[in-house]
Amino acid sequence: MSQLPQPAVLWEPDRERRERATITAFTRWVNEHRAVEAEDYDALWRWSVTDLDGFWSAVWEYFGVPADRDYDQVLADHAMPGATWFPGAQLNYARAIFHDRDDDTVAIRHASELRVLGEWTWGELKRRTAAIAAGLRQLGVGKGDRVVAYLPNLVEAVAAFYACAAIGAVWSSCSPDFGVRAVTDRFAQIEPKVLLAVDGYRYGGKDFDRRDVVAQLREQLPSLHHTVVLSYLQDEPVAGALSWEEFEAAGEGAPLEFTPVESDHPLWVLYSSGTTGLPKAIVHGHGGIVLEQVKNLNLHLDAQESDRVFWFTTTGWMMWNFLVSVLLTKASIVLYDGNPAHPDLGALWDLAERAGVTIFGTSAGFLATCMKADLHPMAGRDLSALHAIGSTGSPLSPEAFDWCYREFGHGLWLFSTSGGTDICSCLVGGVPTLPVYEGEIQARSLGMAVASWDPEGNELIGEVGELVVTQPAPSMPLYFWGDTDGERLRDSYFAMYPGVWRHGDWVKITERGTVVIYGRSDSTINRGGVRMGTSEIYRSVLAIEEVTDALVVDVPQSDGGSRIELFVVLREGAEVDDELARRIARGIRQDCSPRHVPDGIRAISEVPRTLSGKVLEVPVKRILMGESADRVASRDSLANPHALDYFTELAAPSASSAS
Ligand SMILES: CC(=O)CC(=O)O
Repeated sequence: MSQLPQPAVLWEPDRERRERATITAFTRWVNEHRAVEAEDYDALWRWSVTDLDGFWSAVWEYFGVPADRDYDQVLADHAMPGATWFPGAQLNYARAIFHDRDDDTVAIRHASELRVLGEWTWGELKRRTAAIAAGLRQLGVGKGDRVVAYLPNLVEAVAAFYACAAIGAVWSSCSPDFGVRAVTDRFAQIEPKVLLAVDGYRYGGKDFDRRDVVAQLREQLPSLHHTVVLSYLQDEPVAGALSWEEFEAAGEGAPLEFTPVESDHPLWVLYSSGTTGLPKAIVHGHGGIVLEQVKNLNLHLDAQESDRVFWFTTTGWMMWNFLVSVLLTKASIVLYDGNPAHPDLGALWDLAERAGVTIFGTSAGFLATCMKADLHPMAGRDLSALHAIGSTGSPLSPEAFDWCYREFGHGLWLFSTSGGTDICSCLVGGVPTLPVYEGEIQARSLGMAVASWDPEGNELIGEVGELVVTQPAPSMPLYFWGDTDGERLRDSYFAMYPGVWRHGDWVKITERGTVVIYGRSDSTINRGGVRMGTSEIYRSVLAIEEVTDALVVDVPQSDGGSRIELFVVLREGAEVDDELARRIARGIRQDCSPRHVPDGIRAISEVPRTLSGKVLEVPVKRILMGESADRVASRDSLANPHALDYFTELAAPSASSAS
């Protein structure tokens, strides 16, 4: 066990901060109402992952989750996969969102590159959600039907999602910067009945007309009965599609009704890409998401009535689902659609000032960019309402922690958090009553039995190992859409340690209970939280005539960021010149997303493969991170072991400093 010096404490909640945290009141309540004596967070966490029934029933009861019928049991089956949560319950996510609201209070503040800051009260949100729900019903959408959205992070998208949930339909969204193939690879799997789309958007001051993409989606999604298009960029109708105005007008004046559904009725489908095959279509249920988000957003984010919570996200990242779930608490939310660095890096900080943001969420990459640009967000802005900054998407470097505290002072609660699409929440993250140590995540989340394991399944403290979850949690996937025998789900999380969830991150749990994440232990390319499988990138790159084979890796850098390195095998006579590099980048931008354009492209003579033909992505990534080839791969199992030599040379200090 390593005994490294303790990192600096950057924030320590004072007595007043601890007293006003919801987790403090919750802890007192469970001490009184459950057989537990939790004197500190560590004791509370240990109880929460040992007495699952006690903990999750406490969350349900303490936060008064509204239900049409109570559950018969908290957890009927503890086995993973297959755990069954809250059987017997009848509830609805949207009912929990709209429960006990004051029509005149602001629910959502929103802005974009095309729209100035506006706000919707709860009354407005309810009216628009009801109209969309009625509009969907009129289009023949009912319980279990899929509605897909190719929409930016606009207030209409939020209302449309709540409307879908209210009628028991299943929601799924992609951000409009995704190309046709990335979208059809996702949406076609779930055979949607209705597509809600945008005609275009503005990003970085440039207009992107998406009408041709929408037309192609309509062609390539044969299950679609209707398409509704929101005129957001231009004011022209789209042939053959219903306009958003007509669609909402058809349902105008309808009451907002909630279809009671079982706890495991699908709420949404999120996507996560692996190395082979189509992106995994991850299905989460109403009950599991309501309970997990009520816990996470009240106890960890500590979202309270006076809070205005902003998180920079698109509709293609699970942080959107997280953000819209903040309305399960008493706080309001702030949306933004556009380039966070346009017209300059002050854009989001300006929004924070104008919208009175109190909790500002972003990616570690954005904070690192602000730091590198030597930005001073407080200069010339009144950010006095801001009391917390949240960071996710990738590990936040110690330098970025220091930058935040230098810029915002030691009154700020800065928390880094990590989890992801698979559970649509945080496995580890912020706790408002614990100190913040430089470069570290504060703790494991309540109800998440997170540990670091070695390959033999021994628990590690103070050492890097595989991040595992040893007990079921309510927001784990119900199943993957189309994975009828559950094989892909078992393969994705339970192949390494049967019966135990292996998340695919490298993690260290310290002696103090804090957490450090060291990046993906698999080869998924994660950019600002948006995961793209290497297979998707290969499909794009291999469509280029000169490219015969390829390997792509996302290599963590010492500053907390990462570089996407693409290696291509080329036809004889071809070379990676500017023109080819541009074509490759354009292809990836269109087929996948602009975020996944490589930082470097190099020609290689052979892609290293196992005897069964699998590309050696993780070993190559580890070599580029400085490990020796012999440690990361057994040469006997490789078809062409010599192909690793190139990467060893590239990783040598002289080579990398030259590149
Ligand atoms: C909470 C998260 O884990 C976000 C992400 O990295 O995708």
